[in-house]
Amino acid sequence: MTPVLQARALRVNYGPAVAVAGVDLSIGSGEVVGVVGASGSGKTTLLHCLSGLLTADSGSVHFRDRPIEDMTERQRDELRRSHFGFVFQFGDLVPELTLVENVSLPLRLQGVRAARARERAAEQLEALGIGHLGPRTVGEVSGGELQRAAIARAVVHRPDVVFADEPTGALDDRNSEAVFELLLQQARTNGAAVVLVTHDRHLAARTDRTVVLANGRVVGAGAEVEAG
Ligand SMILES: Nc1ncnc2c1ncn2[C@@H]1O[C@H](COP(=O)(O)OP(=O)(O)OP(=O)(O)O)[C@@H](O)[C@H]1O
Repeated sequence: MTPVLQARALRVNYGPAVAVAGVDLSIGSGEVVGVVGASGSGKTTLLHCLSGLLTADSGSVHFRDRPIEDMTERQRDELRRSHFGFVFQFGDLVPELTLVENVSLPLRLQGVRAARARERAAEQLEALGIGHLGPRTVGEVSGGELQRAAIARAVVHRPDVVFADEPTGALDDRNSEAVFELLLQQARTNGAAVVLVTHDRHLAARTDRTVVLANGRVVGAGAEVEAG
């Protein structure tokens, strides 16, 4: 099966510092991959390369059979909009908008009409147990509710890959667990692959596969994480 994402010999330098030092990584359709490693090991930089937010200094990233680095900025924007979803640590929703408006955005950017986009956004919020919060703005909900809305926004347009960077990092253990479960459930329902950057080894251990980074290199996978 063709992987949905494939990185080969990826390398990113920041001046003399090497953030990603030659990473090969293949992610299958619908596969949930945890990326763990110490602070500064290159997790976020790797995620940015895989999602086309950052172009590596060398190496390549293919989305299906298309090399991302050969795309124009416009094609990369289009790729992110149509095929990728993003969840960040603090949700990163637009503060002035309501939750339903925020979740409508990816659909609106794809040209879905406003009324239909709102309807689908409302259904997606409902699926995450926060349908009743649709009319509230970002400042009027709790951290856990905000992360649920962020997941709704990341999956509402049925992306092929959801990139999640510490999506539960700002939550307490119980909320963190619940939000993580929802992310997995939504991704699995939609057949999306997930690339999850996390410090939380318990969460990472529940992904299909874990990749351990140290100093910008892949140094292990799977069982070593649980043992570590
Ligand atoms: N914009 C930048 N300019 C210079 N150096 C950077 C920049 N972004 C990251 N780095 C460096 O690259 C290395 C990898 O950073 P990265 O953020 O990818 O690590 P991380 O594993 O995600 O860390 P954390 O868990 O603390 O978020 C670090 O040494 C960091 O200091």
